[in-house]
Amino acid sequence: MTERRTQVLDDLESRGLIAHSTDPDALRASMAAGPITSYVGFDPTAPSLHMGNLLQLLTLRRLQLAGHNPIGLVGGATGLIGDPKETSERVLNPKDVVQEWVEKVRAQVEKFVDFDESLPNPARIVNNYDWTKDLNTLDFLRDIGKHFPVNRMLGREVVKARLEQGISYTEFSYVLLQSLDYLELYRRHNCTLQTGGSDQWGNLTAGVELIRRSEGGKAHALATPLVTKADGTKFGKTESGTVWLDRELTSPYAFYQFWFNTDDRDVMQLVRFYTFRTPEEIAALEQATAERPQAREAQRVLAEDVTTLVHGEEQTRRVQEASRALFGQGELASLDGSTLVAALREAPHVELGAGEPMPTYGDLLVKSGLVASKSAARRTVAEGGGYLNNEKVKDAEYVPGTDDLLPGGVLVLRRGKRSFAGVLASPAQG
Ligand SMILES: N[C@@H](Cc1ccc(O)cc1)C(=O)O
Repeated sequence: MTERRTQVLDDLESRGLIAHSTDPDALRASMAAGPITSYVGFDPTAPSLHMGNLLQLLTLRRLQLAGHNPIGLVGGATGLIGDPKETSERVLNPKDVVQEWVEKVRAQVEKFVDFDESLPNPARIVNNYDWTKDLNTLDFLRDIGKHFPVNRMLGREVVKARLEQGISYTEFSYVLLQSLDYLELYRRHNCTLQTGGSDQWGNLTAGVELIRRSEGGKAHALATPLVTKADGTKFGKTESGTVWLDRELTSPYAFYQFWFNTDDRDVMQLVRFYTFRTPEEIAALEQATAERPQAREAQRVLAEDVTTLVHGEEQTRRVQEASRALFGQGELASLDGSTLVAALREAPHVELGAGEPMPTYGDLLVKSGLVASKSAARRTVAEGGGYLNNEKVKDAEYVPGTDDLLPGGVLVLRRGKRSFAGVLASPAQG
C-alpha cells in the first residue's frame, strides 16, 4: 500500500510529467505516511475541455489509482474572472454562459475519476462558486488580501508580461481566488497537493504560501511540463482548430486521427503522458518506432488508448473500423452512419445540395480534388485505380444512384490505395 502511494511519484517522474515540485522529499514522506488529498481545477472558459486539460485529468487519475483522494474542481467563480494570459485581457463571458459551461466541464471531469463509494478514496467534485458567492468583500480583503504582497504579485511572469499594455484589477486578483480555493480545500478536506500545468506554477505556489501564512500548514504543488512538438507548432491543434474532448466539437474519428497522425519524434512523449502503459510496454513501443516506423505501432496504441479513455471502447472500435474500411480493408456498408459522415467530413469531400443532380463518377473525382481534371479522372478509371464504395469503377461516366448511398447518405470515392474522399448528399438526395 505504502509503496503504491509513493510509487506514483516515480511513475510521474519516469514519464517526464514533473516539471516543478515545491518539496519533493516532503511530499514523498507525506504520501508514505498515508493517502493524501490532491486537487486540480478547471475553468469553464469554453463548452468543453481540451488536450491540455486532459493531461491534468489523467494526472489526477494516476493519483487516485495510487490510493490518494482526488478532487476535481470546476471554476464557477474563477471562470467569471479569468486567469490572466500573457497576450491580452480576456473578454468576460456572460454569467449564464459560464453556468452552462460549468455543467459541461463538470460532466467531463467526472468521467476521469472514480466516484465509487465502496472505494477507500472515492473522488469528489467541487465548484469554487460555492464558497465565493457569499464571500464578503471586506473579509476577503482583510483575510486573504493581507497575505498577498503586491510587490511579489508584480514579479510574476504573466503580470510582468501584461504591465505595458495593462491588466485589469479583475485579472490581477485571480491568483487570490485560486489560492483561496486551495486554502478552502485544505481546511475542508485536508487537501495538501494541487497539480496543474507549468503555466499554473505561480497560482499553485501562491496557494501553498497562503496555506502556510494563514494556517501555518504544509501543502504542496506539482506542475506538469508544457507538451511540446518537434516541429515547434502548438500541441493540441489541427488545421481545423483545437482538439476538444466533447464529441460534438471534435468527432471521435477526428480525435483518433489527431493522435494517430503524431510525428515519430513526438509519439513516445505522448504515450508516456497520455496513456497508462507500463515502462516495459513503453520500451517495446519505442523500439518498434525506431525499427519499423512505417508500421506506426506507437501511434496506433496512443490513438487507441486515448480515444478509449475519452470516448469509450465502442466508439474506438467504430472509428477503427471506419478508417480501415475507408482505406479499402473492410465493409463500408456495415459502418454506422454518424461515424462515416464524421470521418468523411475530415477528408476532402463534396457536398451535394438538395435536388442537385448527381454528377458522374469522373466529375465527382474532380470536384472532390482526388484528380486534377476530367481527363485525369478518365485515366484513373481506365488504369483500374478508381473506386466507388471500395468497388472498382469501369466507366467514368457512371452516375451513382440512390442504391449506391451508404449509411449516412454518403458515397466513398477512392483513387488508388491511399487517397479517398467523400460525397455527402443532403437528406433529400437519399
Ligand atoms: N487557473 C486554472 C484553473 C483553476 C481554477 C481554480 C482553481 O482553484 C484551480 C485551477 C487554469 O486556468 O487552468
